[in-house]
Amino acid sequence: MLDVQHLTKRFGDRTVLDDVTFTVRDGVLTGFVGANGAGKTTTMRCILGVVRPDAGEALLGGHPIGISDRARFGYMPEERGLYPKMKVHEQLVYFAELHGLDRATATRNTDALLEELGLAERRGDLVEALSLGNQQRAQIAAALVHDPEVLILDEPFSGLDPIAVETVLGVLQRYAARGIPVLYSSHQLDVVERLSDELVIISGGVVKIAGNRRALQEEHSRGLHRIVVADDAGWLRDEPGVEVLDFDRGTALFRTTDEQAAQRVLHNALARGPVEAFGPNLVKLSEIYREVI
Ligand SMILES: Nc1ncnc2c1ncn2[C@@H]1O[C@H](COP(=O)(O)OP(=O)(O)OP(=O)(O)O)[C@@H](O)[C@H]1O
Repeated sequence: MLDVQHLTKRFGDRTVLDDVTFTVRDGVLTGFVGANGAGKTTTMRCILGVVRPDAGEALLGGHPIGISDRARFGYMPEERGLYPKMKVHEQLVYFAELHGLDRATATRNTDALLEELGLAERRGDLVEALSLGNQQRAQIAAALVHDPEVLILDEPFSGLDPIAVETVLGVLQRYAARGIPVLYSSHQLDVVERLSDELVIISGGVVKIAGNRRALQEEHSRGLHRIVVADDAGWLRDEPGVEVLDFDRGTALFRTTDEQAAQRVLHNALARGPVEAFGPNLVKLSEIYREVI
């Protein structure tokens, strides 16, 4: 488990991290979300020891993180760090060996990752000859090739097409399933919504929300329902105890804190004709995000 505790960082007289605290649990992909300049990269650099915080610390398994711990981290930095003039396979084996793996294990890990990430046919290419998306995949492979015990990934999905997002997503889920903490930053809220059980939203260096995504969505969705009827649902506006939030002919989004009122809506809808869908509606992460930042 990775515990980020009370990190504060100032550059000059600007506070860019203010008491940043959250937990990345073992086996869980935790999405780190925030606008440009919110403080995601600085937080990650503090965890990695690349930037020294003015206050606070990161703990691994309850202990301060030392140099030997950091050697077991997999880190994908914002400034991508592959050698452009080195071949993909050679480079990954080299990185794995730098982390102490023997040649056979380094080669085995490299082969498996290139296969998983769809780069096997590019193994002999120079990094600079790869498309940007493939360079990104190779960068992800570089963060994983030494079997890290913690993963910190700065924008691993940026610049990837939808198929590549799925591929990388599968690989990261498999790594998390080994029981390691995985923290990744992303601007793509739809990806975070699909991928992450846990998330942290940061704005202006302050953590606005940290916790379970589903619980968060449920909490923000209280009383939100969606109904789809064959005919026009305009009558819903006159239902007592119901606030219609969005309405498009037969489809309506409404809020009510009274479950009986919701059941009355269903009853009345059925009396008018077929009901195609009815039930509680979870707010999207993007709506929560807009609300809290
Ligand atoms: N070395 C530095 N010196 C001065 N200011 C810095 C330094 N590093 C980061 N900052 C500032 O700290 C703030 C947070 O930056 P950071 O890169 O952590 O944000 P971010 O959330 O990762 O943004 P992005 O999504 O754009 O990568 C920004 O205002 C940035 O300009």
